[in-house]
Amino acid sequence: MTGVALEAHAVTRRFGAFTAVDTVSLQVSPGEVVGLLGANGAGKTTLMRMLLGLLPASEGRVDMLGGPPNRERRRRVGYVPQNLGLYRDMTLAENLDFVCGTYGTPLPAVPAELVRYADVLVAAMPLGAQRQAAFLAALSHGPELVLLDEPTSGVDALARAALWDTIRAQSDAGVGVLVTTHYMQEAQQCDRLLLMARGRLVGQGSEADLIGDTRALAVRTDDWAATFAALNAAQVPVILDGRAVRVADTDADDVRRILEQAGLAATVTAVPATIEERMLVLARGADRDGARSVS
Ligand SMILES: Nc1ncnc2c1ncn2[C@@H]1O[C@H](COP(=O)(O)OP(=O)(O)OP(=O)(O)O)[C@@H](O)[C@H]1O
Repeated sequence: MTGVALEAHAVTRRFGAFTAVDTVSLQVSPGEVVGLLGANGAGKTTLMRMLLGLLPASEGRVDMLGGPPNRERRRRVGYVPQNLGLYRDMTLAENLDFVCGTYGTPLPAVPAELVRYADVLVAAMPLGAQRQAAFLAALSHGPELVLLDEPTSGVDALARAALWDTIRAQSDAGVGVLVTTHYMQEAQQCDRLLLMARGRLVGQGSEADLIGDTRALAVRTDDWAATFAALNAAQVPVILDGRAVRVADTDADDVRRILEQAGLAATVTAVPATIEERMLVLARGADRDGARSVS
């Protein structure tokens, strides 16, 4: 298809006085993989459900495959929800039968890695295989648009790479893909990124666009736990990556002073910032701006 596959115009969703999604506009074009990044609770799932028409928007409008999202248009969409959307008390083969029966499409070829699970209850399959099965079911009817809600959550690196191969194959075939994740490393797999914090879209573009001139510091220390605690207590945007302590968007002298006052020895070095650090800076900005204030 040509044009825009999915478009949201200033969509907002309130639950009572709480604003879960706040005036978000976005577009997904055919053949494009758009990553929707955000911490837990940022509003990604709520937004995705509104985009699909599964949850009414409080305000704003969605165009999906050329019109408002309805049952007819949803038939042309592949959706993998966070809970995978498979019947856990049915086997893989039964799930595929059911989905293909519903869409009136032929059964898909089951990839070699999944064949052994054909007669296994979904609940008894390993999580990586469950996720792969959910992809197979969601893509079996040849959708024009695919929405994936944290599709690689909880799977190992190998299974994650295989799932991303499947996502890329879809976009190569001209399908527009919107994928949510809170794994910042997955940002590199996307053509374009949208960053959400506290219900708002706080940035968009390529990974390099988003990182922009954000600065970061690597803090080398023998006592990573105390170092992290001291910086966190000083309300510095600090990240613990394994045992590596990193700080975003802060002056090196300020970090040195905080650690000196806490009696901690450390070396502080400027390093290129990561998307996760940029995300942290933007999320703190959204906090300061009072996003999600009661309407
Ligand atoms: N039905 C509901 N009623 C009230 N609050 C809700 C409802 N659904 C979601 N929320 C709230 O809206 C906010 C956004 O939730 P949402 O699930 O969209 O976030 P998310 O970014 O998808 O997070 P996660 O990565 O944990 O799935 C959260 O604070 C959540 O508690």
